[in-house]
Amino acid sequence: MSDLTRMTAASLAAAISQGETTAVEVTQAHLDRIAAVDEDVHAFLHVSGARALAQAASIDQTRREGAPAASALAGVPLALKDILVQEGVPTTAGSKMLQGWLPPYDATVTRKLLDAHVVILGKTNLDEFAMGSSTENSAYGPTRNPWDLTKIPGGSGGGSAAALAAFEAPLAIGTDTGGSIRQPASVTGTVGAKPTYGGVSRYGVIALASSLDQVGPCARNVLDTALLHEVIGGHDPRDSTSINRPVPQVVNAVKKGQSQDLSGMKIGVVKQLRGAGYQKGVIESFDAAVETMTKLGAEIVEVDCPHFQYALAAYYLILPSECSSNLARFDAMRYGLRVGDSPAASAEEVMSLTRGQGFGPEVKRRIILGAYALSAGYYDAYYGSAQKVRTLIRQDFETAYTQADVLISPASPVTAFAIGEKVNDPMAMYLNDLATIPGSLAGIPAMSVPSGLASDTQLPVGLQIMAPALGEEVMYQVAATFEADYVSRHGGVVADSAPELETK
Ligand SMILES: NC(=O)C[C@H](N)C(=O)O
Repeated sequence: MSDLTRMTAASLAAAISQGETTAVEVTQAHLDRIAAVDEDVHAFLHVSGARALAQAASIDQTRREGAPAASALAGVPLALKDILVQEGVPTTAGSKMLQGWLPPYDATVTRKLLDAHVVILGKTNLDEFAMGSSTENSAYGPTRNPWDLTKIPGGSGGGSAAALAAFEAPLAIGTDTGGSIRQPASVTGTVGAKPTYGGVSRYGVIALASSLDQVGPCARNVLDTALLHEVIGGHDPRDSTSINRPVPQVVNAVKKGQSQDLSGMKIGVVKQLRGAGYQKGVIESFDAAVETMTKLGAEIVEVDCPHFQYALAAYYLILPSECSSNLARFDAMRYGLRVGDSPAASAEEVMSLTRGQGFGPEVKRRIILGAYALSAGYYDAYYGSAQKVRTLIRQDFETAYTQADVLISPASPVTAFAIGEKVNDPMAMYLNDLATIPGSLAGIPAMSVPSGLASDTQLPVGLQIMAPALGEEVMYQVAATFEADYVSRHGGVVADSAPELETK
């Protein structure tokens, strides 16, 4: 068997079901890889070695007994972002606040993965409570980009993206509020999809901003992402925002896309997502992607979305408002950290000491901003106005989709930047989500698929593909077509050309 950590999830599942390898062998190979490289990459906050091997052994046993595979990904390992709970496995959300906490239940997505016999290797690093674009806001230290260990892997889901790019796992789960799946995918040369808002259950996901948060699949290629999408998608009675409709048939859509034909498809280039603030190498790669789409038969149209320029401002009122409310539950009374507890201390003192020490600076910044935006007398001016802008952005998308089947833009305005470069400049950090936030505010599905390496930095660039709400199938079809063309020219996906890491 070739190196198991270099194989796709689909080919691993096939090899396991045909008896060419076992879930235990595959899991062990990935645990070995983690042991060899994760000291440098630091994608994982917790590796569940024994648990993963026990799960793999029971999957192999089921297969030996002749039972059909539980899913198209049975026996394949996965890295789980440490903001989804798994019963009995430490879950921190990248915060000191939850250090040592063992959740008493599984998130619905965790449960679906386990039921599908996907092997959960461990929990991946993230910016604290998913606030950030570089994973440097983690209370447990940054993750490093496998393409260049001096660079950030994006955020907040930098751990999941880096685990894929470092061949520590073929599949990963992310969450995306303003870009946390797409931007890390973009800067690590991997694939990440944010489903339509409500497409995947959020039960058991630690909430950041409830009107925006969405769980999604990540992998090194489009087919693996689609296979994972179908495993985790679907209605959940435990999440009242989840959509009660069949899971989109994204695997079939990928198969359609492999024909490398986009004739009849109209692809919209968003005028506002391609100008100032975008790195030269990113724009070049994007323009080449547009040419590729034309070559593949698509008709390119330029679409105008005038309100996108206000998206970042609206997001940074809506998100802090919602997170100041959601994070009120970390009050030292229920779970996690508790500082200054003594018979003489009042509940308010314990609460304030705990929140003062438990939250990092970015989390505090957003809670303060949100509490202010929601306060009496300011609510209409700030939160209310932001909600109105949100409606205008949604209307821009609606108009654009009367002219095009999908919209495209760069997923991230820049390639991976140096660790430390933007930590003291929150505005510079927020600008990383310039291209991803409009889709988040509108609740539409959007994904990042690698478009190659930037000519100026030789680092990965991601192409964002956005579809109308519930339009995952056309989104995946276009992504698969684009990827198939890349593979036909380069002999593999972008992640395959990541540099070798030094192993311990
Ligand atoms: N959570 C996210 O989607 C990340 C985004 N960069 C933020 O800081 O809000």
